[in-house]
Amino acid sequence: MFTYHCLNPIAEVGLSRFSSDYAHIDEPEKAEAILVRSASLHGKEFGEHLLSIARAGAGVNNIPLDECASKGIVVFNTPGANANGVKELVIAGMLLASRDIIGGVDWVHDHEEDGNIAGAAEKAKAAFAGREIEGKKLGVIGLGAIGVLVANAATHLGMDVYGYDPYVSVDSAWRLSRSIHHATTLDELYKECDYISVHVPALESTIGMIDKNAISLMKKDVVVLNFSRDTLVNGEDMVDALVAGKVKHYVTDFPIPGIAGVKGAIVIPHLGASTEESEDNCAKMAVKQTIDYLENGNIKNSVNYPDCDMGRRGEHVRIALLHENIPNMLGRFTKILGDHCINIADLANKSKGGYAYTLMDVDSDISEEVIDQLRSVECVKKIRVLR
Ligand SMILES: NC(=O)c1ccc[n+]([C@@H]2O[C@H](COP(=O)([O-])OP(=O)(O)OC[C@H]3O[C@@H](n4cnc5c(N)ncnc54)[C@H](O)[C@@H]3O)[C@@H](O)[C@H]2O)c1
Ligand SMILES: O=C(O)CC[C@@H](O)C(=O)O
Repeated sequence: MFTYHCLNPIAEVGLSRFSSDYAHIDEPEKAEAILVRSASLHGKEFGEHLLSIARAGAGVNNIPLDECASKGIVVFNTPGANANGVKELVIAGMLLASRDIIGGVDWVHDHEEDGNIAGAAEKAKAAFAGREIEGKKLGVIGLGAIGVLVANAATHLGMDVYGYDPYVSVDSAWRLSRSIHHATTLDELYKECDYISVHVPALESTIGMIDKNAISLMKKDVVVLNFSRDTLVNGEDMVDALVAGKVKHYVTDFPIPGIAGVKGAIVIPHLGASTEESEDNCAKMAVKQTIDYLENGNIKNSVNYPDCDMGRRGEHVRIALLHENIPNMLGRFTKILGDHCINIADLANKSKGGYAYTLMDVDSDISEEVIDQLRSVECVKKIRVLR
């Protein structure tokens, strides 16, 4: 029996994949698996039984990844599972920033009792006129799951699209429309584009990237869209740029104090992934990865340990070791098993940054003494024996 706890509501279509071998428990500190969306885990205590945290979503800045890795807790996310939901809201954001749909709808709401509302609307509507996005230049920063979809969709709407991503994956490059211009510097993208949409994770290197210096390079009346994380944009600098009329609209999915009331700000309450489809996709992927890790020791889409897949466990006893990525770990593990005449039937050893993972299928069961010896190898973070 495995135990899990959900720190945020997770779609039932995902949770229903847990068999009767799994029990939902109310105490996170006793769970072996945690499922989470945006709840912050920084500064929280982790229970001694915790094996994995699955983020039903893309951004993992709410989870202390290094601390988890050092405690042998594998953190997963669900790449691409909510990308279409975000893409659609970004397109909506561009349209809201181009046509004064919000102002117009508010006007109608305010005049709903007016018996002559149709005639009054014809006189009032000039105040809500806008511009079209066709033919305008869009700069997309970050060409991952979301950025590629936004860039491609914008080309279909007739926009001239510039993409910037020095770390673009081969998969993303294959999916990107050939008509998208490759911006080799951010400065080029800032200077050229009428709309700029940011789709990068919140990292030390990206936090605050849209600041007064970046904004100073942008065109007057630029529209900046941020559906990634609040911290990517310097809030004070953006407010100054809106007040000064340099930025026409700042469309963001992240309310921060003092921005919603500023003229030109269009602030949405983090709705990018709030669609039935995205929530279902994320929940299904998060639960599937959790089950495969708990039952088979396989790791897929981890952000702090390497991916590693030896298939279903079958008849063998499987030993799973999370450890630091340093020389001779494998040599030490295999020596311990050899000294106890335990034959290794299959083995995988993968690394990612400072951490590594070793999976071994062995032909006979192993004793507590052998488990203790493996556990006490220096730099082993966690050992599991799957029988
Ligand atoms: N609003 C929402 O509800 C919502 C939903 C999903 C994701 N997000 C946010 O959007 C971000 C992107 O999501 P995704 O699914 O596209 O992630 P992704 O990992 O598929 O793509 C991120 C891309 O950013 C690129 N990148 C990293 N650093 C960069 C830099 N300095 N300059 C340019 N590119 C850089 C990477 O190479 C990668 O291609 C997430 O990290 C998350 O913070 C928000
Ligand atoms: O779970 C959500 O609603 C938001 C998720 C989103 O911010 C993400 O990074 O995937």
